[in-house]
Amino acid sequence: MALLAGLRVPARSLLRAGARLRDAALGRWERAAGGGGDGARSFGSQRVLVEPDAATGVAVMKLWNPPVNSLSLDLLTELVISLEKLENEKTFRGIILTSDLPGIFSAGLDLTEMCGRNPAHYAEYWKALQELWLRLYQTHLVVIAAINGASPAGGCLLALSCDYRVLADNPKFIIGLNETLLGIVAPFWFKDTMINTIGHRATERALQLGLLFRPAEALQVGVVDQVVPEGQVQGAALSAMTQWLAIPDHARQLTKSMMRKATADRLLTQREADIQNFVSFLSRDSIQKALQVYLEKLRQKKG
Ligand SMILES: CCCC/C=C\CC(=O)SCCNC(=O)CCNC(=O)[C@H](O)C(C)(C)COP(=O)(O)OP(=O)(O)OC[C@H]1O[C@@H](n2cnc3c(N)ncnc32)[C@H](O)[C@@H]1OP(=O)(O)O
Repeated sequence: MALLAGLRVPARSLLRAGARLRDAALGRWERAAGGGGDGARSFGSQRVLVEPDAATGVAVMKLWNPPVNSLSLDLLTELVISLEKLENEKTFRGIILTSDLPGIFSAGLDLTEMCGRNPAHYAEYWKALQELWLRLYQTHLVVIAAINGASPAGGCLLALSCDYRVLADNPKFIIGLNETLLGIVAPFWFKDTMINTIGHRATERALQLGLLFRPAEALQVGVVDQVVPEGQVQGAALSAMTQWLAIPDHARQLTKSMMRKATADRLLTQREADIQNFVSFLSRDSIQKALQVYLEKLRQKKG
């Protein structure tokens, strides 16, 4: 709780009010001055700020969906649009994906999109998530995750879909695919993405136990490539980017495609079935109950 003019106001309400004010002030991130170097203007949408630097060919993409950057339908859609825009600009070769919210990279899928809605909504939501993953996983751009906060479940998937991961060293910044803890199952393409990063055995253990790794463990198991002191994440990500961009684009891009195509194709060939699976799984009473109990626990946590 925070004290405001003698009233006891929950700190989170203040954060939200501040967030709304900032949103209004920035007018959907259209800043006249622009944040990028070399005269490039910041662009983006309400929930995704893109700071392009035309001189280096690197854009910093910041997630901003308070309170926890959950992957709502809107955020997923805005991310796909921003990514597509950068892919279509010849100037850009790399993206640093990070969060504009203190202490949170992304809380993963938005549980409110998965609870108490109708099957058509679940289908639309899942399709949007597939779309983002397919684009991020296969983009010809170098994408480096500067993970400056907690990154469970879908947040971890986002990071795993990048080419390289730098995590800030704070024990609260946990990362992993913890779906089983919620009584749900990580889809095969989440599992495949993790296997491609840390191998089969480590993934099996992580997925069955729903492990959320602290920075040192995440580094040890290979979920992240580098752990750096808080405050140095973006700098470290930019340094890593220099190394990745020193490689001729065509060779690196063909290699990336060669490494990732089979995994992406596996989803592409059964996209519709995957949506139907998700919808029928989510429509079960037992799953709805489990998700509601989990969401309720999250809401009561602060009480
Ligand atoms: C077949 C199905 C396949 C599904 C595949 C993927 C699964 C997912 O991605 S499901 C999402 C899994 N995510 C999680 O388990 C993370 C849950 N959240 C947390 O652990 C914490 O919120 C977190 C560590 C991210 C941040 O902690 P705090 O800073 O302490 O914040 P609070 O916990 O107090 O949360 C604030 C506020 O946000 C709401 N919240 C949190 N996570 C989500 C979410 N994923 N979706 C929607 N809303 C979320 C939380 O309920 C609080 O709300 P209010 O009480 O209304 O303020």
